[in-house]
Amino acid sequence: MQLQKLLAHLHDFTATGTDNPLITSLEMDSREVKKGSLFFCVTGHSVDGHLFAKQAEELGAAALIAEKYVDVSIPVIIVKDSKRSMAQLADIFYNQPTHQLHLIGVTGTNGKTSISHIIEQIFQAAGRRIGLIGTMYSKIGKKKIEMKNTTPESLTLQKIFHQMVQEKADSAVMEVSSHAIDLGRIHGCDFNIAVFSNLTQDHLDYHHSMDEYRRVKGLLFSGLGNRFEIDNPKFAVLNSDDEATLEYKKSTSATVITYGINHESDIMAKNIVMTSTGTSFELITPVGRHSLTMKLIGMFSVYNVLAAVSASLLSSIPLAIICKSIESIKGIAGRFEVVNAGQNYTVIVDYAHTPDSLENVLKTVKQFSIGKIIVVVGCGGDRDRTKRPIMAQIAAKYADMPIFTSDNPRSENPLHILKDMEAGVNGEKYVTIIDREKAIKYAITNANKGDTIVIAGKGHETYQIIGSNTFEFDDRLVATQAIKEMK
Ligand SMILES: CC(=O)N[C@H]1[C@@H](OP(=O)(O)OP(=O)(O)OC[C@H]2O[C@@H](n3ccc(=O)[nH]c3=O)[C@H](O)[C@@H]2O)O[C@H](CO)[C@@H](O)[C@@H]1O[C@H](C)C(=O)N[C@@H](C)C(=O)N[C@H](CCC(=O)O)C(=O)O
Ligand SMILES: Nc1ncnc2c1ncn2[C@@H]1O[C@H](COP(=O)(O)OP(=O)(O)OP(=O)(O)O)[C@@H](O)[C@H]1O
Ligand SMILES: N[C@H](CCC[C@H](N)C(=O)O)C(=O)O
Ligand SMILES: [Mg+2]
Repeated sequence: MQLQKLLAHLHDFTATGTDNPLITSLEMDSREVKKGSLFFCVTGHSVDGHLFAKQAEELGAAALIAEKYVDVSIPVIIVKDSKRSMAQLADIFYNQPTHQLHLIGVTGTNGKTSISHIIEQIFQAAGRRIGLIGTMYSKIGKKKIEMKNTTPESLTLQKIFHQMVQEKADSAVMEVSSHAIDLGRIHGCDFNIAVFSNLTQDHLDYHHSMDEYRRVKGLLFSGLGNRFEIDNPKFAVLNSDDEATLEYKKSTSATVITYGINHESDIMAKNIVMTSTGTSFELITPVGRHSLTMKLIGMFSVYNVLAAVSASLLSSIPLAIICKSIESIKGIAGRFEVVNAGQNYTVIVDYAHTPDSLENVLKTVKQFSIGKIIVVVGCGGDRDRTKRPIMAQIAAKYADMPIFTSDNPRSENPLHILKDMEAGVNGEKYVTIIDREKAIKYAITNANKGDTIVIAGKGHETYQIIGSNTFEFDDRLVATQAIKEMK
């Protein structure tokens, strides 16, 4: 695409000339620049992308988008906000891919990955071609692409949507993090359905208050568009058992569909029976009822299923297919994932890394555990500090043996993180073992027949970030190895 054709879509800019080079790719990382790239100089959190303008030019960039003067001899387009322009131009460059996809966005503190995967499986069962973007990877057909962020920058996002369109996908489901909304990563996405899971404490390092966090998440719903287009209807799927729903309902002009267990909703679960191997309930929808038995465990899984059912019904998938598909789901990697190496106690690896998710998982375990409960848990570094004592308190409340350890300490001193956690314990006994592998081994060594060990926080992650180094680390493999060694 020629530069001037792209610029016709920008409203507020100054260009250093009228050159019209051919733009062959859009890049925001100078290390990715090739001949013909349009390079966006982005002011980052750790470094100013304008510093790489010269490098981009040397690598063959055809033009630059920048927020201030940069000393290069290729055309420079000065804009107020590079990231905003990047989202606008990515949408155009990739031929507005989200207009060609039935797009479902899932937001909320916990459950985004789970809900997205349930939706993906339902769509696949219905014969739809659906792409997925989220914490674990982005997926087009069977091809998985590793991701750095839960919701990537607009450039990556639009590129992936474009690939989905090329691969003949008709739909896409994506996790929408609050960071992504706040940082403009989803500008340009034409959502058909926005799903809300829940809002509880997390990310207060970034949003500073729950009010602000709630407001930002709400922008996904208020941003669904103000026009009532008959051929492009918009739906907000809201959890009526979560307080934030009242606010989101008011702020959206989309059609609201609610789901819930305790409050009257469009989609409901009644007569819920939970066991340690699965859950059954009566699913009530405007198009019929169905008795469902699934392998997913815990009340939180019922909520996730209700959210997925709502989005799927709105996407014209028949209820019978939805129910059959949910019943066939074996589980979601790293979410209440049972590690079985032939031991006579239960080991669960779960991605609970917030107070609410940890409490949900431990409450669920407490319902079924016949022996003692052992929890191995840590808190991530460079993340919300205020959740640390709360998570420790929850672990101490529900577990007979809480073991505090490191999660991903990142740039923080792991000992300081553990001190923050320990401050939340009110007299209960606990053990602190800084090395996660040793902590898991300690749990395994102390487990007896009928006990349950929950290893929380890292779920599907196959790494541990200590300082600026990323080491291979997988809770599931470490636990399996430890169990084998014990035998
Ligand atoms: C705070 C934050 O969101 N940071 C994101 C941001 O990084 P940054 O601002 O630090 O970027 P930077 O390193 O300062 O670089 C600035 C610019 O210079 C460029 N650069 C840099 C070096 C170079 O040699 N050449 C070059 O061109 C970079 O490509 C970039 O354009 O832009 C990066 C590129 O897109 C993101 O990967 C990165 O996410 C980091 C990894 C992160 O941890 N983000 C978290 C807070 C986050 O976004 N989390 C949410 C999930 C939350 C949830 O669980 O709900 C998410 O959606 O992932
Ligand atoms: N609906 C829910 N309500 C509360 N907790 C949940 C819910 N669904 C899942 N959880 C818990 O939260 C953990 C993370 O779930 P999931 O990965 O689906 O959330 P997420 O919103 O994608 O998280 P992230 O913000 O890291 O992307 C699970 O391992 C489980 O412990
Ligand atoms: N998306 C979440 C994941 C946290 C996972 C946990 N293992 C940690 O590193 O804190 C975050 O970036 O806050
Ligand atoms: Mg996720």
